[in-house]
Amino acid sequence: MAGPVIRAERLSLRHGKGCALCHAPDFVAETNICPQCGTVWALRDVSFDVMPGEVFGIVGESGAGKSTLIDILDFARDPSDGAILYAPWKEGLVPVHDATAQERRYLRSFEIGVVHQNPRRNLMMGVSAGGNVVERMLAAGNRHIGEMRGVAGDMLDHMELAGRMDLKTGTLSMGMRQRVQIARALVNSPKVLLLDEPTTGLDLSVQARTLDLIRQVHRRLGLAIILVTHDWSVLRLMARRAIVLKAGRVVERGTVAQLMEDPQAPYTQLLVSSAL
Ligand SMILES: Nc1ncnc2c1ncn2[C@@H]1O[C@H](COP(=O)(O)OP(=O)(O)OP(=O)(O)O)[C@@H](O)[C@H]1O
Repeated sequence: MAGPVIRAERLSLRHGKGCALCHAPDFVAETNICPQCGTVWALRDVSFDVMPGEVFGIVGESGAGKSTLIDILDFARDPSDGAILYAPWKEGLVPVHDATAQERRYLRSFEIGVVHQNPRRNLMMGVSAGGNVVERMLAAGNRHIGEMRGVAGDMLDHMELAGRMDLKTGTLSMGMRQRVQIARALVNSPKVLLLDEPTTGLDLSVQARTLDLIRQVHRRLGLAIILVTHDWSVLRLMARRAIVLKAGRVVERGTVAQLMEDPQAPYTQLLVSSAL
């Protein structure tokens, strides 16, 4: 079997310098805040592999570090320690911190697409749905307007947004905005899609339809998806393997079936039982 498409290797991100106590390798705390120096460890020693074509889940409650992790995977911020290694970029797994600014731009434009919980992070509300999709193609160096409009139209059709191409994004419903984000994220055929709570806050029927569209995309394109969620029903529907994050640390990892049916860590047991 081919090797991983992404590897997160002992990723940590701290807000603050830390001190001798919290830098110690065996430091454990109930929260992500060092009791001595007040440094917040948004992530601590997080490691995982994502295989090509797999949907990999990251589950945790608010504040667990999920968005921080997505921002690191999307190169919006660098980890304090540890490394992200990507395979699509060159032969084999290569640490991203070795990449030049130009290579990072390439990775962000072509290899990785991201869908944020808040569409405003990715979309310009005063610009049309099609314009938001075309803008990503422009950023990737495409200059043929007619061709880009055609591709954007096809992407929006796939996302059940036919006829909405020229409407301002700000006039669309939340569910539609999420689908514009997905079209935008996919338009340059990335090998990895990062989904940060893509259906949180949507009505249940809209949520189900959006997840269904993501599943269709996954089947059609076979790309790897990293799905961040706090919702076990979404996780069960979409992902095969997952990690459970608590206060920035991985407390358990396994198949979603095992995590839900036979959770080992007390924290996972609590999360699963409260979701039932
Ligand atoms: N600038 C900052 N300074 C100090 N602590 C921060 C800062 N930014 C984030 N944090 C803390 O880092 C931790 C992880 O934040 P993060 O936003 O990644 O969590 P999350 O799991 O995505 O939660 P949510 O779903 O609520 O956004 C939280 O405890 C948060 O309070």
